[in-house]
Amino acid sequence: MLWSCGEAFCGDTVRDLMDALLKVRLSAENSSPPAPGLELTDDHLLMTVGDIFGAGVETTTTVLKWTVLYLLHYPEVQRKIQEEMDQKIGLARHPHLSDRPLLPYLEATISEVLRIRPVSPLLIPHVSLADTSIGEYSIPKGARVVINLWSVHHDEKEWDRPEEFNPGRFLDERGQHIHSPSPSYLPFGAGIRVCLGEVLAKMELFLFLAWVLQRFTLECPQDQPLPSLEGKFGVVLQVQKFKVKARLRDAWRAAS
Ligand code: HEM
Repeated sequence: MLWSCGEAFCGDTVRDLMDALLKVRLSAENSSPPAPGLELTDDHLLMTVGDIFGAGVETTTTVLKWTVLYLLHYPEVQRKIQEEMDQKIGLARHPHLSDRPLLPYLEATISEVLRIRPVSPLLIPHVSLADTSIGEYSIPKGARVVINLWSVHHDEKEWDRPEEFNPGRFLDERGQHIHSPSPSYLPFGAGIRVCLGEVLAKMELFLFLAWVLQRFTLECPQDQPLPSLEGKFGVVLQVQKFKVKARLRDAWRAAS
């Protein structure tokens, strides 16, 4: 893959992440005086692309599955998203990223899914680099620190009825999307090791859901019970397998 990308990359047009990395490598090689320590080896390139796939695919697809599952359980939430889309975007054009401010209820739904079913309920283990403290707890250098994000996102002191799926908690009194109504909301972690893909992931989630819900209503197949909302603990908090029926919306059929 690296070889064929290297062949195809001419140094002018950056089409994707691999091109961007190859461009940095080319400019480091051509810099005068040479920039020692800034070279990107083939290993660097391959590991970076591997990291992006590893950290970016399973996480985002899992959030999409949780969202679909919650929409099956809460059809009124799905209806509200579709009403908002019909009013603000209509059926004559596709949703764009620039429509995000127009669809606060969809944004709030994504935020609520990330709260109630955090992809990484224990984040990623961290190690303290120096003696330090968190609140009243002292943390010695070298200690392994595991953040219980599940408990942070389900803390009754911070969230009203935390077990309830309620996108409305991410809306202000004017119906605008609140990015973080409580400091106890860290679906992408925080600090120096915060998720590098947060912005990209939010764009992907928005576009995927907006496109699907503009055309389809998601339903539980008639012969199936409502699937379980309990997760399976793995690399990420996984959804148990379930079936979904995507029914073309009458409004979409009539408009096309
Ligand atoms: C909804 C989707 C995603 C969620 C919920 C998510 C969540 C997280 C979390 C919780 C962490 C650990 C933060 C910590 O330990 O403090 C993390 C790290 C990371 N994420 Fe994501 N992530 C998502 C999508 C992505 C995407 C799309 C990419 C890349 C394209 C990505 C790249 C990374 C990387 C590289 C790290 C490690 C950062 C570091 O250790 O410095 N993530 N993510």
